Amino acid sequence: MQGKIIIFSAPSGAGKTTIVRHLVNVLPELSFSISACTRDRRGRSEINGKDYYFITPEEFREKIGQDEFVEWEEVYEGAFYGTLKSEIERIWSEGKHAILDVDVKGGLSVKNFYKDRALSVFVKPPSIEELSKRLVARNTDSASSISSRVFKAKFELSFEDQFDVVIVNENLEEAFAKAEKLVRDFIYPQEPIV
Ligand SMILES: Nc1ncnc2c1ncn2[C@@H]1O[C@H](COP(=O)(O)OP(=O)(O)OP(=O)(O)O)[C@@H](O)[C@H]1O
Ligand SMILES: Nc1nc2c(ncn2[C@@H]2O[C@H](COP(=O)(O)O)[C@@H](O)[C@H]2O)c(=O)[nH]1
Repeated sequence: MQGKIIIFSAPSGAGKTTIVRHLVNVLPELSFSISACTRDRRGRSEINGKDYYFITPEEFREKIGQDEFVEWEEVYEGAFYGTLKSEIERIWSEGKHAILDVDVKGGLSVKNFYKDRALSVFVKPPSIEELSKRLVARNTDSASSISSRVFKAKFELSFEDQFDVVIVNENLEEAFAKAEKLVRDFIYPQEPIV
């Protein structure tokens, strides 16, 4: 089996993590690609080696120097995130396809790196107002962090055309169904009937 990559990118709050978690639960062929990141762990709700590999900025710089990343970004001021080549290799060596939850620039870089072996999906919120409401309701970020995420979202929305597919996440059940179909069609392509 040739391992593939499924990339989910979106402005913060659009719902990509919710969709990716659902896909990992319903499709055992998929394995979540755990990114390296330099931000602090959110209390007990996050586990090192499950949600992220939490590393220091020095360790992150060392990995950049040793060319260990497919891509990396300073997603928010002072917070670095990166997709590790070793993580993708680990998933493929286990006979699974890698599913990624990365920011918009990172998603485009991963697609460019793996080309046809990758499917890039842009998750779009129904509106900026709804995105903002979701971030407030999620209750994980400060007011200033929410306003910088919403500000950045307006810019990120201009990249949707560069992705293979766009899913508008208005009704969550519909978004789950569309995402499931897209992923199944990508990992099990139909042979053309001759
Ligand atoms: N269709 C939806 N309708 C209403 N709420 C939703 C919908 N989809 C996701 N949510 C909620 O919106 C919030 C943001 O979703 P999620 O954390 O998945 O976003 P995200 O794009 O991964 O954000 P980040 O990049 O910050 O991790 C969560 O509280 C989630 O439960
Ligand atoms: N470019 C990358 N972006 C990544 C990666 N891993 C996660 N992310 C994105 O960062 C933000 C913030 O996440 P949070 O957990 O701090 O709320 C989110 O948009 C993720 O998609 C990565 O390896 N590269």
